[in-house]
Parts: sequence; C-alpha cells; structure tokens
Amino acid sequence: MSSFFRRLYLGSISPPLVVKEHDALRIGLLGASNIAPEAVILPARSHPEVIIYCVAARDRNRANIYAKKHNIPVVHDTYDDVINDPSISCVYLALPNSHHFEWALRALKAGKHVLLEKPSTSNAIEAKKLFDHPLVTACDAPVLLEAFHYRFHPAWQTFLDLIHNDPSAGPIKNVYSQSFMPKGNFPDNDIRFKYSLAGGCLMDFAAYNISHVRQMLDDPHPRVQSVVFRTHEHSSTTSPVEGENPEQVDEAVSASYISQTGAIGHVVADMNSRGGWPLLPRSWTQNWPSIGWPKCTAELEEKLIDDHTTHGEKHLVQRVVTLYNHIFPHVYHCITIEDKHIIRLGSEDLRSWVERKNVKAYTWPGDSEDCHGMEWWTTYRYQLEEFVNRIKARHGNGLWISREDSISQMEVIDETYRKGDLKLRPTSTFDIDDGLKE
Ligand SMILES: NC(=O)C1=CN([C@@H]2O[C@H](COP(=O)(O)OP(=O)(O)OC[C@H]3O[C@@H](n4cnc5c(N)ncnc54)[C@H](OP(=O)(O)O)[C@@H]3O)[C@@H](O)[C@H]2O)C=CC1
Ligand SMILES: O=C1OC[C@@H](O)[C@H](O)[C@H]1O
Repeated sequence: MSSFFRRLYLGSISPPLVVKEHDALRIGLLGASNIAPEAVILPARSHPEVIIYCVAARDRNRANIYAKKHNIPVVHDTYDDVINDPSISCVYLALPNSHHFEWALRALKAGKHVLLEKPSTSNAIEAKKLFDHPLVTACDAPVLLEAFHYRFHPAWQTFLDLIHNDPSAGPIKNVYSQSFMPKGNFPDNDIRFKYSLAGGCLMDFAAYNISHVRQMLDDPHPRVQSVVFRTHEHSSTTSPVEGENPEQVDEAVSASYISQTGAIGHVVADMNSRGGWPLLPRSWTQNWPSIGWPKCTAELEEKLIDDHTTHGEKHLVQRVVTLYNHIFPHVYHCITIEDKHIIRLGSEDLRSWVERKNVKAYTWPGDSEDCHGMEWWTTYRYQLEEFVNRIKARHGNGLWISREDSISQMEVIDETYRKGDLKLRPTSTFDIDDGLKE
C-alpha cells in the first residue's frame, strides 16, 4: 500500500524538483487550462531539460493568478505573444478542440515544437491539412505530437506486447475498451458539451477508447459497424446558447468496429455516467452518478504452441488479457492474463486447464540510457520524456505517434459520427498560408 501512496504523491501531487540544465527547453502555455498542471507543469518539475516558462489566457488577471500558483515566471497578454516569445522553443496547446488546428499551425509557423492535446483537430479534414502541411512534413520542421499520453506508459506497451508479440498470443478475435466519468464531473457549460468547440464524447473520453481499439486490432482504420449515441440534449439542465447544439453533442457512445482480418472491436464510453447501481432498485438510482473501471480487454484466437507431443496431440492456448486503469496506470493498474490450455487430438479436447497471471509494469524492463523511467512517472511524464528526446534528436525508447496515425484516428472518429447520424465537428476556416480568416 505504501508504494501506492508514494506513486500517487510523487507522480500526481509533488514530483521532485530537479536542477535544470543550461540548455533546458522552455515551454509556453496557451491558455490557463485545467489539464496543463497534470499534463506538463508537474511532469516538468522532474525533467532536467524542461522549464515551463510562460502562459497567456484570454483574461490577463486569470493568467497572473495561474502563473503565481504554478510558479510560471512570465505572463503574456495574448496567445500570439506566447508563440512569438523568442525565449521559448515549445508550446503546449490545450485549448478547446476547435482551436487546435489554428493554434498548432500558428505555433509551428513561429518555429515552435508543439505538444498538442488530443484529439489533434476537430475532424479529419483539419487533421490532413495540419499533418500534411509542409510546416510539419519538411525535414527541418518542428516536432508536433498529439498528446495520447497513455501510449507512452510501460503498462500500455506491456499490454500490447502480451496480445501481439507473446509466444502464447494467437490472432486477435475481439477487443473491448470502456471509460466512464460520473455525471456532474463536467458542468453543463464545459467545453466538452459544446458543438461549436468540437465537443462530444468521441472527441474527449472515447477518443482514448477508439485509439485503444485501433491499436488492439492492429488496424489503424477499422470499419464502423454500428453506433449508438446518447446526446447531451437529454441531460442538459441549462438552456442551450447558440453553437452549443446539445442534440449534436454525444455524451455517451457505444460503437463496434471490424478490422481487415475480421476481428471485432467495441467501444463503450460515457462522460456523464449515471445509473446502473447494483442491488438497489433502478427507479432510485437511474440518476445517481456512477463509475466503472477504465479497462481494455482482448480475447485472442487459439494459438498452437506445441505440435510435437508424443501421440499426435496438439497443445493450444487461448488467451484473454485485460488492462485495468489505462487512465492513471502509475497510481495503480493491473494486467490480468488468462490462458486456457487445451490438449487436442483430432477434433477432441482431451484435457484443458486455465492459468492466470497478473502483471504490472510501472517501468521498462532493464533501465538504459534510451529507455528509462521511475515507478511513479505518470503517463504524462513518460510522454514528456519522449517529446524532449525527439526535439533533441535522441532515439529515446522509440515510442511515437506518427502523422499518419493521428490522421487515421480522426478519420475513424468522423466515420463513427457519420454512422451514428451526428454531424462532423465544424471545420475551421483558418488558413495559415494567407493568415486571413475567410
Ligand atoms: N491529455 C489529457 O489527459 C487531457 C486532455 N484534455 C484536452 O485538453 C484540452 C483542454 O481541456 P481542459 O484543460 O479540460 O479545458 P479547459 O476548460 O481548461 O479549457 C482550456 C482553455 O481553453 C481556453 N479557451 C479558449 N477559447 C475558449 C472558449 N471559447 N471557451 C472556453 N475556453 C476557451 C481557455 O483559455 P483561457 O485560459 O485563455 O481563458 C481555457 O483555459 C482539450 O483538447 C481536451 O481534450 C483535457 C483533459 C485531459
Ligand atoms: O483527456 C482526457 O482525459 C481525462 C478526462 O478526464 C478528460 O475528459 C479527457 O479530456
């Protein structure tokens, strides 16, 4: 238990503050966002090569308070002042999704590396324009990373290895990913519930689940088979203002996908989760906030592991692997492996037994210069490590999210909206090449 509190404290509350190197990268923040403390401000404390240097918010006073609270030395008047600050080389962009496209391009044009919050853009049209732009594709272009932080944690990569690369892993059969946020966690006026700001569950919580399913299926582009949305109009308690369009904002989604090999993926996500309490009558609990483990499960086909047993029997294994808590794996996670062993002769199963194992991965096996971490490092801290390695042209542990991957992710989100009869999130009219709003 004490290691649980240690990880929680060092990862999420007070990471050790290290001495900064003379050539540390300076990062500027666009917006006094809720997520920046967790995503970059705390992780930067323990990174010797990162300094959170400046911030701007729409309201200068708010930016001042934020800067004081988080020890950020410089406050600028505008987002433009941040990206044009010659003292910084990187920008952390955690504005509403609708602003990602424009501000990523503006920052790249100013020559800054960009750590861009997920989802990268409002839709696939924007994603292609952004990731295919010469400001990104040129060989000396700054670094641009869509911040799918969970992918940088050893727990996620260990889970993927167990389903794709392990000697007992057969082909993928079914995969499943779920996330829940209890009702009331996000207020009605949150950016997530506004269509004009490219809100929606698929753009927020479920973006992770879609990303999981794409990786678990090992198919960047699984086809959407079915979708059910619950839109925000049914639970919004305030009258919508223009642009919010709650009837277009999915607050919960259940969707299924099929990969090129015929494997099935399922996503269930709810960012206003309620009801479903066990033991109590439904009529009492249907409006009570509820939660569920963030988890991913992969069920694999049988794998022949030994064809040479004495009397012609075959030894097969059928595996099911589940990762609990892909969201905060540093605090606690568990990967359960259930291997059903079968001894088969012809079409008859002679014997079978189940072996269960739990695995945890807070660090990489075998610490090396390229591949290191601490038990308490959060997903964001691991991500920051690789972002800096890329900027400094170091190999690091080799994990990255490619341009193509970020585009495919938005294509799958768009296809899910289409299939579920919701509109795509609005496309920005910003054009970096003439710098004018149409
Ligand atoms: N990686 C992760 O774990 C997480 C990622 N995210 C992503 O980060 C981004 C920001 O999320 P979060 O920090 O929760 O959001 P916030 O509600 O904190 O909004 C972020 C910033 O957006 C700015 N903003 C600019 N225009 C508007 C507008 N019209 N209405 C409201 N805000 C505006 C505000 O800047 P100002 O301060 O200038 O007023 C605000 O600080 C999203 O893309 C989200 O998907 C969010 C949570 C977790
Ligand atoms: O990226 C995210 O991760 C954590 C969630 O709380 C949040 O809604 C989402 O934006």
